[in-house]
Amino acid sequence: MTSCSSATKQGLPGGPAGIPVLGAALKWKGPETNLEWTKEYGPIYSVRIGPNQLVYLNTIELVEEYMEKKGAAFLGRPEGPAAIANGLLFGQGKKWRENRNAFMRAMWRASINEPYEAIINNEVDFLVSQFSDHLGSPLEIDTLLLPALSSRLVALLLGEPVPRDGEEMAVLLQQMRNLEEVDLTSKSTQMFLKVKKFRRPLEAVSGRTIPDMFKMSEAMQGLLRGWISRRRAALAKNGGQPNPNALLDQLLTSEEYANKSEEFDKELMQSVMDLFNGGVTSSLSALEFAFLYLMHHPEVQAKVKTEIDQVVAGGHGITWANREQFPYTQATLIEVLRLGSVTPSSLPHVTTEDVVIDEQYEIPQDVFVMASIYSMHRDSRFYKKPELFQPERHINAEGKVVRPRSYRPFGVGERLCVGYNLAEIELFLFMARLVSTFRFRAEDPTQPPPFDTQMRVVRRLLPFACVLEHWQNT
Ligand code: HEM
Repeated sequence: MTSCSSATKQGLPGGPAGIPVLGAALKWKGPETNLEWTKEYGPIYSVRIGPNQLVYLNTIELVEEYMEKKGAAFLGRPEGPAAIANGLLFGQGKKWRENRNAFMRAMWRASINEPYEAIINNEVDFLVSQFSDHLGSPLEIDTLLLPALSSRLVALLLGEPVPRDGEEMAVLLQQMRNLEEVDLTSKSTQMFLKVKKFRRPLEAVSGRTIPDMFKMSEAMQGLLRGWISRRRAALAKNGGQPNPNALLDQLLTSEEYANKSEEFDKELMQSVMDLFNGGVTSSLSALEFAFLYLMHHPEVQAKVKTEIDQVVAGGHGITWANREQFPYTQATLIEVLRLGSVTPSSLPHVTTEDVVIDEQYEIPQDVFVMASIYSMHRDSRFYKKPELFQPERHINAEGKVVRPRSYRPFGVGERLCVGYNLAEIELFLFMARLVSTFRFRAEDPTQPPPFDTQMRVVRRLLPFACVLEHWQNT
């Protein structure tokens, strides 16, 4: 048991009351509700949502002390939806750790690799040409960003892109679009995941479509089997020498997966599926927030553009290595990830043993513990007027970028996002290049689209359109 106690212990912390079966589910309208509960109940509360008892840690102090410093007791996860093996997102124990070690090493190598930037730049070049076809008229940019973000992950895995108009991309995009519809917080989805045959009746009762995640997983497995055997054949042809630009080669030759049983192929497949599940809509959502904030704040957009132009006219030649020359652009992204909070409660961590928090609250094993990123990102002790979009708050007196202590867009502790490094690089390159090329504005500049959101796999803005213009025409 992880503990430290002298005060009287009192079981789970208090929190919002609920009703039988549903708990407080009907009161929860999104992460805004968690913020209200934080204001009402303080740094820690517990709440039952359906069958699950959730404990929310709402301050960076509690998160650091328990989920980070004493993190081992909080490393569990709930069962993964339609999982074929442990994988990365929902695995736990020894297999998860092996998967994670292999992926962290391979991803780290990829992130310091110039070819990854080349992959991103290739996607951005294509986006620029596509955006240019829509100048002056309203465009829902997510329709073009989703293929770009899917394609960059395939190129990272295989060391080269697959044809954008080929069958493989068509299958992948279909699955990524289906995934966009998945709402893991919905009760019907959770029931369907427990009992497959309930899907149709649940759809009839709820009046909502429930994406068939089992079918999606099968389609992804088909694709991945093909890619894994393609890279195995290439490896055999090269005398076992991995292509340094192909993440799959790095993984297939790693001690965790090389010469292992079929079980490990399943682990590899689930983990790669998790890269797509965890790494496409999250980055997409972050970029959508970025462009919507810039539409609301044309003065910020102009400042980013000016900063870039002063170093590299037209945005060509921006690299992650020279990011220090673009502090305002970096600060803008930090502010986007802070307020956007695309994963507002991170992913659930589950206690692997009984723990005591704050010397008084007893949390039994198998309880969901949530890091309340949304509340932490709006903590007025760390952010003056937290609701305001102010990139300059992340630049210190010396003009250097500072990441606030209460800032955890990529999660907490040892379960920190596997792709955070890649995500930071690509968000920076996508935003910098696109803003240096186009001005993003609302159709009616006096009334930009609202920040209305919905919870899907991550927090998403409702679809919105923007108008793109070349700067010289504005
Ligand atoms: C803006 C972009 C992204 C955000 C905000 C984000 C956020 C997160 C968060 C909050 C977690 C949970 C951490 C925790 O449990 O405390 C997570 C986990 C994960 N993310 Fe990301 N992520 C992003 C991009 C990516 C990308 C690009 C990839 C891969 C290509 C990725 C792959 C994963 C995986 C595999 C996990 C599971 C880690 C584990 O449980 O061990 N993510 N991410």
